[in-house]
Amino acid sequence: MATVDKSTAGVNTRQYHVALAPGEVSSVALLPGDPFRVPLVAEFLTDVKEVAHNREHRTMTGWYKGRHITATSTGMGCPSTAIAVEELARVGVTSFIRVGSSAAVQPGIVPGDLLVSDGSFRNDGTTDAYLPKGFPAVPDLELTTALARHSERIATDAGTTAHRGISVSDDAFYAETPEWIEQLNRMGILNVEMEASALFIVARLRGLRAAMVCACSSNLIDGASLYSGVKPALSDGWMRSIEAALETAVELEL
Ligand SMILES: O=P(O)(O)O[C@H]1O[C@H](CO)[C@@H](O)[C@H]1O
Ligand SMILES: O=c1cc[nH]c(=O)[nH]1
Repeated sequence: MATVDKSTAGVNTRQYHVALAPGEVSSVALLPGDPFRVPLVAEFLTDVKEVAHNREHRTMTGWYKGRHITATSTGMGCPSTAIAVEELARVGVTSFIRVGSSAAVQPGIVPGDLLVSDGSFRNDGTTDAYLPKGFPAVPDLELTTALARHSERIATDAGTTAHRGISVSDDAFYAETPEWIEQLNRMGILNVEMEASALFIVARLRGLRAAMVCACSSNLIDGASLYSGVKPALSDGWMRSIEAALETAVELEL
């Protein structure tokens, strides 16, 4: 049998899902979930190019304060995020900063606040295919420290707040029951989103660096819902999260 070894197949060629080849990306990538948020990253950049758009993975590149920057959308959830990180690494990306949206599960956090992850509770299925559940999904600590500092400064300057703590990656947006939300709150989890576990686990396993800052879209404890007119606050939060990620890339020369 001529079994394909996916750990080496396609390395250094144009990638099957993200449709990128070596030489088309920088060493650092910002990762929003939504392809329509990639142009928000591009608003901060000069000499912008749309390099690829295949399925949910849209990629633009450009320059920010002398650093070459890539932005690629992951799509929603851990499966497509793991694919994006694996393929981006195969064409030369070594550092990843997710700029996401996320719901808070602690009181007092409002839409537009920034949420920096110190680690992800792996409530997803994808990362189980990589490592046993007991293995922690942790971001790169130097990257996270810088990202938290820039988030704090940028949020404060805008009259908002940056928070830091453990996030959870769920697989099933509409299966999050009130009981589950209460449990997360009692565990001291800061926020819920759907991609960080895959990002942190794949990055650790492949010797890459990763971190995450999200804009708060809603508060599932306080009842501030993303379905009831918080969109401008969320958009402002996305821009602040992107700026914090870009400043981190400049400071650490990623
Ligand atoms: O806005 P993004 O970055 O996609 O993040 C969040 O939004 C989606 C759910 O609405 C999930 O992908 C979740 O993680
Ligand atoms: O409830 C929510 C809100 C944003 N993102 C999530 O993953 N869940």
